[in-house]
Amino acid sequence: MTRRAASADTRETDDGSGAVRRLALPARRFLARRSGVLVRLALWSLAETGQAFLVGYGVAQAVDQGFLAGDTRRGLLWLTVALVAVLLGAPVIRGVFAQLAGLTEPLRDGLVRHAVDRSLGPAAAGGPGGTDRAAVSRLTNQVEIARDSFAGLVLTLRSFVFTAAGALLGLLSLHPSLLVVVLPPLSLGLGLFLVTLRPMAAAQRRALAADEALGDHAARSRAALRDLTACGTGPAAARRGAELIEGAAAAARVLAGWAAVRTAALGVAGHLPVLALLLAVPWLRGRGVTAGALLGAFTYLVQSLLPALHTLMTALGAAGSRLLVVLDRIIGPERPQPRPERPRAAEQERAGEPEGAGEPGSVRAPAATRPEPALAAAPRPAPGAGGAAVTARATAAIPGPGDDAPNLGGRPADRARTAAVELRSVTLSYGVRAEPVLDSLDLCVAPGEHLAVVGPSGIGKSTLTRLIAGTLAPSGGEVRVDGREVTGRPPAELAALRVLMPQEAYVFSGTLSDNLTYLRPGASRADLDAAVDALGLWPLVERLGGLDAPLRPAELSHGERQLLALTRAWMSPAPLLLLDEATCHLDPAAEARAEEALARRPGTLLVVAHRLSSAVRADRVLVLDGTDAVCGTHDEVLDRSPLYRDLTGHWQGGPARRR
Ligand SMILES: Nc1ncnc2c1ncn2[C@@H]1O[C@H](COP(=O)(O)OP(=O)(O)OP(=O)(O)O)[C@@H](O)[C@H]1O
Repeated sequence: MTRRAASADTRETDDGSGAVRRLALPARRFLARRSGVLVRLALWSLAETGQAFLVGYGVAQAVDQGFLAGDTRRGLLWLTVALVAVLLGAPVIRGVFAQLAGLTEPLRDGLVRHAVDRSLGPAAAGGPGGTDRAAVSRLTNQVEIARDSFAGLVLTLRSFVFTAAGALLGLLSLHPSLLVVVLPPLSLGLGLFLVTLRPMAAAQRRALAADEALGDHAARSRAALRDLTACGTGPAAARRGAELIEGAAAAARVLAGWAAVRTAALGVAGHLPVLALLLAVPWLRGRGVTAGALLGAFTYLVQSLLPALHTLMTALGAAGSRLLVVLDRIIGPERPQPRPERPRAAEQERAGEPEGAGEPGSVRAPAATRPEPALAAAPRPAPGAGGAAVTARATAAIPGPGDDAPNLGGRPADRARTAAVELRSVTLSYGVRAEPVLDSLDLCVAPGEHLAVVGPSGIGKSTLTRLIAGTLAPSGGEVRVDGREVTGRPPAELAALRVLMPQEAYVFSGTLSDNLTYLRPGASRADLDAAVDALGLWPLVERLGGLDAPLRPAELSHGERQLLALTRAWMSPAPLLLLDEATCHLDPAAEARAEEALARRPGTLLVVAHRLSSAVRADRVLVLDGTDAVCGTHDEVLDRSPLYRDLTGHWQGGPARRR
C-alpha cells in the first residue's frame, strides 16, 4: 500500500471508541427530538414481547395440560394460542416498519444536508484544496449505507431486546432453573462476539478509506486525462490506480476475514445454549421441570432467542460498525483534502510510488483556467537501469558573473532584485540508496537572465528543470522561483511562476488560436499577431488556413509542433521559461530565431541546450558533469571546464571556438 494510503490508514485505524464519543452527542440529540416515534416504536415492539412469550408458553401448556394429561382438546387450544401468536407477527412488523421511517428518513435528509454543506462551503470560499472529490461518495454511497445500516440496526436491536424479554420471561415462568442453564452460554456467546467488534470496525474503516482513495484517484485521472496523455504519464497513473485497486481489495479481504471469524463465533454461540439444555435435561428433570416446560424452553431457544441473537450479532457486527464509520466520516471532524502528490523522491522510492511530479502537461493553462491539479509524472525506471541512472555530483556554489555578487548572478542592474531562480544546496536522488543526481547544488539566476544548461546525456539537466518547475521535489535543499519556494506549491500557483516546455510539444485539437492562447486565454488578436511575428510562425499559420482554422495535431511535424508550443510559451504571462530541449526538432536558423525571441521577451529564460549555438547565445552557461558544476559566460566556462571544451568540440566537430 502506498505511503499516502498508509498514512490515511493510521489516521483511520482507531478502534472506533473515538467515533463513538464524537457521535454520542449528535445521536442523543437526534433521538431526543424524535421521542414520540420512539414511544410508538416501543409500543409496537411490546407486542413482540407478548408474541415471544406466548409461543413457548403455549407449547409448554399444550404438552403438560393437554396431550400428556390426556386432554387433546386443551392441548390443541394451547397450540392454537401459540399459532395465533406467530401469525400476529406480520401486522406487528408492519407497524414497526411504519414507525421506522420516522427515524431513517430524517437521518438521511440530515446527512445529505451535512455532506452538501461541508463540500460546498470550502468550494464557495475558494479555499485551498479545490473541489472535495470524496463528497460524491459521501453523498450517494455513504449516506445510503448509513440509512440502511441505521434501519437494520434499529430493527434488530429492538427486536432482540423485546423478543429476549418475552422469551426470558417465559423461561422464568416455566421454571427458574431453565434460566440457570440457558443464560451462561448465551452471555458467553454475546461476550465473545463483542470482542470482535473493535477489530471489525477498524477493518471497516480501512476498507472505506481505500474505497475513497480509489474514487479520488479515478476522479483526478479523469480530470487530467489530456495532460496525462500529452506527457505520456498514463502508464504511471494506471500503475497508481492498480495499486489503489489492490489496496482496496486487500482491505476488503481483511474485512471478509473478520466477518468469517464473527460468523464462526456466531455459529458456536448460537448452538451452545441448545446443547447445554440437552445435557442438562436429567438435572432439570430432577428439579421438577416438566416435559412440557422443557419443550417450551426449546421452543423459546429455537424460535425466538437464538434467531434474535443471531440477527442482532449480524447487524451489530456489520451494520453497526459500518454505521459508526460512515457517520463519523460524514459528520465527524473534517479531514484535510489530499494535497497534490509531491512527496520527496527518497520517500517515494521507499513507498514504491511513481514520483510525485504533479504537472502532467508541461505547458499548462493559467491558474484561472486550469481544471484540476494533475496526477503522477513519468514512470520511474529502476535505479541504475540501463545505465541511465549513472549519477553525477554537481557540487559547490555557483557564483553569478562577478565575485562581488555572490548572491545574485545575472546582469549588474538586476543584482539588487529577487533572484528569478535560486537553488540552495539542492540534492536529488531518485532512490533511497541511489547516488544523488544533483548534490548540494547552489545556483542563482537573475531576473531577465538567459541561462543555458549543458552536460552529457543522463547527467541531470531535465532533473534540474523539473526541480525548478516544482514538478519534482528535492531530496534536500530549497528551490525558489521569484523568491517563492516551489516545493509543495499547488499546480495553479506554479503555473503562474513558470512554464516548462519538454521535448515533446503538447498540441491539441481545436483552433490554432486556441492552442496559442492556452496559457493566456484573455489574449487580444494584437497579442497573438505579435507572438506569431516574434516566432516567425506566419508561414505555418497560412499553411494551416489562418489562426481560426481547426488544427489536426497528427498532421503537424515535430518541428511545427515545437514552434507552435514555443509561440504559446512566448505568450504566457509566467516570468520564467524553462526549455528542456524544446527546440531539438527545429533547424538551427528556426531555433536561433525562437530562442532570441524568447530571450527578448520580458522574463527569465533557462534552456537545456543541445547545440553549441544555443549555449553561446545565453548570458551564462551552467555545465553539469559527473563531479562538479561550473557556471559562467561561454568564455569563462571554456576556460574552467574541460567537459565544456569537450562538448563544444563535439558540437562543432573540431576544437572549441567562439562563433
Ligand atoms: N524518474 C526517474 N527515476 C529514476 N531515475 C531517473 C528518473 N529520471 C531520471 N533518472 C535518472 O537520473 C539521471 C539524470 O536524468 P536526466 O533526465 O535529468 O538527465 P539529462 O541530463 O536530462 O539526460 P538527457 O540529456 O539524455 O535528456 C539519469 O541517470 C536518469 O536515468
